[in-house]
Amino acid sequence: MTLIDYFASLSDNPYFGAGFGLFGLGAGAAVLRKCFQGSLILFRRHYMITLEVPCRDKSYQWLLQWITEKGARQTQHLSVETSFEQKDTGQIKTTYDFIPSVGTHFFRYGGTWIRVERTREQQTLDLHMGVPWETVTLTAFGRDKHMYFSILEEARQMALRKHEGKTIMYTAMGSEWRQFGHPRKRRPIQSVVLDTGVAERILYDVKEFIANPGWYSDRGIPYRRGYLLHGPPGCGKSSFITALAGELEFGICVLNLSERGLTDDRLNHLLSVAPQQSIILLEDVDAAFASREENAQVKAAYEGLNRVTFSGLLNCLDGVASTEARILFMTTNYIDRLDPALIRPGRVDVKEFIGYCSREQLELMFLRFYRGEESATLASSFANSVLKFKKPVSPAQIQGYFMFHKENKEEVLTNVDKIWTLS
Ligand SMILES: Nc1ncnc2c1ncn2[C@@H]1O[C@H](COP(=O)(O)OP(=O)(O)OP(=O)(O)O)[C@@H](O)[C@H]1O
Repeated sequence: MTLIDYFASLSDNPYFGAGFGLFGLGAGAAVLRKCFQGSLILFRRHYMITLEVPCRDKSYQWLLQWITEKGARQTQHLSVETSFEQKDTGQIKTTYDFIPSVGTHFFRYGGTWIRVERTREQQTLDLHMGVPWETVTLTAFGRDKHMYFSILEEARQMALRKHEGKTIMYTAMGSEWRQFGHPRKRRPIQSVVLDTGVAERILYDVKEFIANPGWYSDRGIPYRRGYLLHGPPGCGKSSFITALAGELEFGICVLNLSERGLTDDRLNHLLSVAPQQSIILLEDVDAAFASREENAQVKAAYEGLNRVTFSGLLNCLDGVASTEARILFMTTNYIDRLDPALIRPGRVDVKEFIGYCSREQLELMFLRFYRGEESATLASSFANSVLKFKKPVSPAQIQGYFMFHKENKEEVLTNVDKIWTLS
């Protein structure tokens, strides 16, 4: 505790006043005490700088972690935060992080002592999360607010480093996005084998979009881009989006449009507050509206259930909301069931069909799965044998079949007819 804090706490303390009373100073003491308190407040106002970070702020958790890591190592009051981490083997490891608990802590930063006060309101709840309202207040001598900028930036960088090589999934909770599960190990984009050129086209388009915000603002075009991946199940739509997010070092915000309680207003808000560097994913968009539009009765029933309306979704997609780059992906198995208004340019700028396996895909999947010198010739024989059946086959079916024969690649060529019976 610094000298000034010591005096400050004394001045807040009723016994301090009582002490004066004991020395017989009576009413004079009260006047003195007031003057002393007043000068301390003045001193604080002019020579101390305070930063208040409420729990709703994005920096809140980063800051607590940073304080633990960098500064308040000697602090005695800790609270635990349990998290899960995926190792390279895929195994999940549990880790325990200690963060400063409710109370007062001190640490030194760049030669300055900083007081950290973490407080929890007993009476106030964060209504969105249903948890007690908390605040962290940092107090330091001086007037240099740049010190706080660098602390916040260091805390952010440290949090980012922690998630290096990982993809964070977010889910909507109330009007906020919350991390869902543990950060997953990035899926390499080459591990999702799409037909020739498809992955490259999408990747090029997204990268170009991210690199050119100025192009959009110069022309007054909202800085957002919509993608629709459509095609049969098990062909890699979701896997590709996950791998793409990993490649771009983005997170993924998954929204289920059929969710009860997801109203037009909430959707609009969620789209505008999506975390920086994230892809918004609306999966199976056909399922949310197709049945609803079938007849007026069903439509009326759905609207009574507090769900997103079709016109609400269109407005949200058009909204000016975010100033950040907004990348939105939609997937569907049935593009013909989608209302043309939903997928018109401006709402969906790029449409890609992700279909059953082509010859190239069959060969490439074989080569990725079975390594070794003779694999090149076996890959082409495998593709020939599959195509002879003239039946559509999805990459998910091929993956399942390979898993079944993972130890013996020769057998893969003799049992090809089993591809369709295994799944
Ligand atoms: N093109 C692909 N390359 C590699 N693996 C794939 C590919 N397509 C699918 N898979 C594998 O099949 C499984 C299912 O794929 P995924 O969920 O991405 O398909 P989807 O097209 O999104 O299906 P749905 O339309 O049912 O959501 C995953 O385990 C994935 O690894």
